[in-house]
Amino acid sequence: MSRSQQLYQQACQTIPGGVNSPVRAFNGVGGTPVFIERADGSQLFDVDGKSYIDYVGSWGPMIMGHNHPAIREAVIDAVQLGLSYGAPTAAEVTMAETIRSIMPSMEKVRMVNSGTEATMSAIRLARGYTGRNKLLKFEGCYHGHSDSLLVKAGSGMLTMGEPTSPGVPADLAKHTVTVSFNNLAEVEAVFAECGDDIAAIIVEPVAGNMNCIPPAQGFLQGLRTVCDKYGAVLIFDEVMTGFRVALGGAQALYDVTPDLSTLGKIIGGGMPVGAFGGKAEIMDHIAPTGPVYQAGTLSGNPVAMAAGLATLELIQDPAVHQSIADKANYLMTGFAKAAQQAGIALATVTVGGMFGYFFTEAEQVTSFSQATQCDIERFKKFFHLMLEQGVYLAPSAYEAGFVSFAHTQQQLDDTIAAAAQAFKAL
Ligand SMILES: Cc1ncc(COP(=O)(O)O)c(C=O)c1O
Ligand SMILES: NCC(=O)CCC(=O)O
Repeated sequence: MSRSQQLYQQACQTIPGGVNSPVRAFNGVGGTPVFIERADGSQLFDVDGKSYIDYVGSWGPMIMGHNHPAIREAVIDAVQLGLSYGAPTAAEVTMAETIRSIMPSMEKVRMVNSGTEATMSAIRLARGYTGRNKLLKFEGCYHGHSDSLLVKAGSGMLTMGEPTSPGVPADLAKHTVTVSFNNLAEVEAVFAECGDDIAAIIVEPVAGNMNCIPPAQGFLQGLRTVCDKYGAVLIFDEVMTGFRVALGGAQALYDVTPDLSTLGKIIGGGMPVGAFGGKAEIMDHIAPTGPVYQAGTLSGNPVAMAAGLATLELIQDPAVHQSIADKANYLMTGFAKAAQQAGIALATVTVGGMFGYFFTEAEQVTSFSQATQCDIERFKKFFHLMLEQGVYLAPSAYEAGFVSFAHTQQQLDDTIAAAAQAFKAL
């Protein structure tokens, strides 16, 4: 038995499913997870001494690669000054100003500890601000695990067989209306029926929790128009896409301005951080300025702010986003060519430093139903063939992939060569 397998068995005795977050458990691909000892640049090193080229990047934060010296140094410097104060710091002001300078729609920003907290707080604010209860979300979009948003959710929920979690009271879930991503007509129909009761639309502007599905032409703008017409709050959940599909996120890439945005992953540089923000007029409804309560013992934690600020400083070099977009594109072009040569039907997509590949005859995947009709058995086999060859891809067909600034040309070529072998063996 490998050390990873031993640790997994041991973990299962005291940790549910052996993991602290379900998607790590390999339920979506079978087998047992690899336990990691350390990571550097674009590589993971497991407890058995094997290395992997990593395309998960801690599920998004590691845009500069693992263990980046500038981020590590910033964290070490911050640690010397104490771990947490429960009182405001200059770093939090710098963080809010930095976020606003990169994403001007975030006129005011509140820091939290995860993407889940960011979206949970944003929808509470939208409900408190509008005095309405209903939310509109899209099937297959994942916004973290708060009750109102675990309804027909993506990511790990899609591999569980039941996309709405038990434990979410039906009385609460009934306020979350779900419609099809990229289908504006469905959105308009729901609003025509009960638009005056809808507090907010929340959307992943590029869906990254049902594989990777870009917004159809005009879809995001259409959501903006509907929200304006009915006085609903438009929330872009940019936890994944923020600083990833472009420096300014999907709102910059597609030139659509939401009322509120949620952030996570990259703004923490690998530390547990999230944020929500947007129009000052709405944000001022949050306590202590306004009545909508939201709080956090460790929110704006100085060590986390240091990691996040160091990351945001590095990624403001335009070379970073050019590089990750080029690398993602090179990788997916290589996958597509290798698949074609092996006679395997594959659709690929990239948006900035985010990518997706689908085992399907379709040329493009634009909807949740198409994404879930792909050949999952083929994906599972492919995943393991790649893992054996030292390539660590997301262990589920319903996750986007990520490249970092640290990936080298050689690693991309090695990954494509491994994929070519895998496609031939499918
Ligand atoms: C779009 C999106 N929103 C929210 C979340 C939740 O973030 P976290 O896992 O940090 O709670 C995630 C990822 O998990 C995500 O991809
Ligand atoms: N795309 C899915 C995630 O980023 C979530 C990771 C997790 O829940 O562990």
